[in-house]
Amino acid sequence: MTPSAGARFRSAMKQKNEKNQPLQIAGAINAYTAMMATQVGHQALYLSGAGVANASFGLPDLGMTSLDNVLEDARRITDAVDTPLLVDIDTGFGGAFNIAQTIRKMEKAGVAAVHIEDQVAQKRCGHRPNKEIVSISEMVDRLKAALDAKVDSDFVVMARTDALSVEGLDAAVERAVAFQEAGADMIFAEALTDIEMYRKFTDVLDIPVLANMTEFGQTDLYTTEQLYNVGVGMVLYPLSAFRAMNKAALNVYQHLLDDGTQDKVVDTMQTRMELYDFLNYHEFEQTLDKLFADNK
Ligand SMILES: C[C@](O)(C(=O)O)[C@H](CC(=O)O)C(=O)O
Ligand SMILES: [Mg+2]
Repeated sequence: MTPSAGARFRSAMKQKNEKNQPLQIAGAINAYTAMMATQVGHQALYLSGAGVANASFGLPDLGMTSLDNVLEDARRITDAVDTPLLVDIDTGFGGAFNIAQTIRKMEKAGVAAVHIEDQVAQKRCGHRPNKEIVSISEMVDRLKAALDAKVDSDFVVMARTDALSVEGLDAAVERAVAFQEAGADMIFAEALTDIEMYRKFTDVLDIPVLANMTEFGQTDLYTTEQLYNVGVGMVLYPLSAFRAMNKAALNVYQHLLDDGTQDKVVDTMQTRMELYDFLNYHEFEQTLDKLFADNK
């Protein structure tokens, strides 16, 4: 039997951590980028909540997307690759029963792991000001609902705390400990402003800690080595490729208008052959040729 998505995620992490490296989790906003990330060797992928909102709906990351919106994008990725996928479920998409449903549907969609956060339902990006958080007990209730809904015990429920900017470091660490006690499989310590802060979490926790290396936010961009040295088990790059794709696309759009030709930007493009290689296009074509050879 092939191991479950959750089991594959856990085993990727174990293998990396045994080599004294945190597991890198690369953001992929769609099926094709998930294929590219996988084929260059990434062992874990991420579907960003901000990515779904921004890329699929043209919306800001303010809790406006639904479970079904995120599920659809997640399913497209898990259909295209076997690489274990961590999905951002924001605050879980509702109360206890909704959270349970979120977990069941994510599991059925072949997702390996989710992270659920302690912001109020009217959430914001973790790196923006004026966040509000729910009480520890309300977040523990969210976690209990999520954990209880797991079918595969290897499915990962990661608890994210956004508490640092609201209540300070000690309170954020206290929350992480409470979430571990409630049974969370892993902790996402969001928007830390100093690398030593990770150590405060990893020193007191037994479960793995994730560091979010999102660009242009509250956290400096530390290397995997720096993060491993403060005990971090996973490093997330939620929107790195997306941001680069956007800048490249904008440059093309601008040049089309300015120059009346794409001449100056063709060499910034992935070629047809490169695209087809990642898609395994030629094998599909050969299948087609074989299938319909008799008709010729
Ligand atoms: C990780 C995150 O939750 C996401 O949705 O990708 C965002 C990333 C970002 O906005 O840079 C967050 O950190 O809140
Ligand atoms: Mg998010």
